Amino acid sequence: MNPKRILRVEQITKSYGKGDNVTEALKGISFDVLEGEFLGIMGASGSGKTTLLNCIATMIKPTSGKILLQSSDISSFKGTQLADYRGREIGYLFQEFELLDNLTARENIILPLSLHHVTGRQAEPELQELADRLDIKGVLDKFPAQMSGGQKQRVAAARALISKPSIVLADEPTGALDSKNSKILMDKLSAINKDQQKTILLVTHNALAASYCSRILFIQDGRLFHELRKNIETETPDRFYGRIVTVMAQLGGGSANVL
Ligand SMILES: Nc1ncnc2c1ncn2[C@@H]1O[C@H](COP(=O)(O)OP(=O)(O)OP(=O)(O)O)[C@@H](O)[C@H]1O
Repeated sequence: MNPKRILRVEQITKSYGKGDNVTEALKGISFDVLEGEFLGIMGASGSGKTTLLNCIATMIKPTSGKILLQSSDISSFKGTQLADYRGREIGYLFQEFELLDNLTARENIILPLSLHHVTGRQAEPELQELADRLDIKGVLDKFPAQMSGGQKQRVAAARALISKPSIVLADEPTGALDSKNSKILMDKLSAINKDQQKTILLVTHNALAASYCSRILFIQDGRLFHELRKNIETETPDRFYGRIVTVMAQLGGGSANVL
């Protein structure tokens, strides 16, 4: 059976500014996100990756085009429908963790649920399972200042996953981590993608992080430039990594971080 389509991005454009100061960040991008996919978005600095992710997250509105969840255009969502989309359909993982300093890891993780009137007690089984999977059981009662960067990002991952979103949007989640912690995070996200068929959309500069994806879209100057698909059955991670680095070299931009 063919996987279900979760999201359709249709001819999205986004311009910032006015008059002589217009920047066309996205110039007409279309693609589908399928259920269970680990989809990477790569491109040089300034190519439009974060703009694209933020349009999908409804943090900004596209100038034209549509983003369809099933058959509904998300830019038409208002009130409860918008809150439900943000709170239940998507989970967001940021580069800089964005944990609240005066809350413990446990409180940070369940914060999105409290906005939907789910109590800590109701969330406990899911919290324990995520803490186990992400290896953060030992830090649940610690504050962010008492945790390592790797632990903070895994707590942030638990927060993105606790509401069982249909799709996790991750914007450079390894950007503030060293290579050891990047690998730990990617191993765990990859296991969650495989075991739970969790759909993940990952924006990254990092070829090693991208090599965990099943498919990668490369963006250049606001347009789709290339697509790579991992051959899940026959391709070793090293070979996929090699193909990613080759496309990145063609993309240029000078900011490629291949570790
Ligand atoms: N709020 C804004 N106002 C004006 N221009 C913006 C704004 N946000 C982004 N841009 C511009 O839009 C373009 C795309 O930016 P975007 O942040 O989406 O790129 P990116 O690929 O995510 O870059 P990076 O990898 O450096 O994070 C860039 O030219 C950027 O300067």
